[in-house]
Amino acid sequence: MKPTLALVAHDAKKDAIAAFAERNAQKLSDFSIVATGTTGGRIMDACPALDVTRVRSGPLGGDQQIGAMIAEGRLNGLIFFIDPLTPMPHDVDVKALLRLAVLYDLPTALNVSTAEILLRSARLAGLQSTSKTPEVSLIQK
Ligand SMILES: O=C(CO)COP(=O)(O)O
Repeated sequence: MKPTLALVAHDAKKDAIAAFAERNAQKLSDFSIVATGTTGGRIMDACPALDVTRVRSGPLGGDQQIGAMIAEGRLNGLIFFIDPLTPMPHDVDVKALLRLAVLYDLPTALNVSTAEILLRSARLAGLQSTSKTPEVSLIQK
């Protein structure tokens, strides 16, 4: 089974993630990709051969769906091109998604240069274990 990588981008970063996907289409074909609605549409347009599953658009719950996948141990990595200059109606969802990525020690990239590094890491390719279960005391509460 292929490792699963989530791709998400805010509107100001959609061109950047489409270009990232096009540039790395070969490498991305090693992954099952899950993406928020609009981001996924842009990636599918840019790279029709990729295996992309779309969840809801971010502001309509997509960030939370990706967060749930992290909590369930179903993601191997997250690439999320955030827009640091624009207020978002779903800011709390963005924050919750990033919180879970940190909590579960999920390999995560928030900008293009880190995403390029992450995509080439042995850890992301599933050669080493990925996200860690958080402290037992956290789970039992
Ligand atoms: O808003 C997003 C992430 O917070 C992304 O959602 P879309 O890919 O649907 O635009």
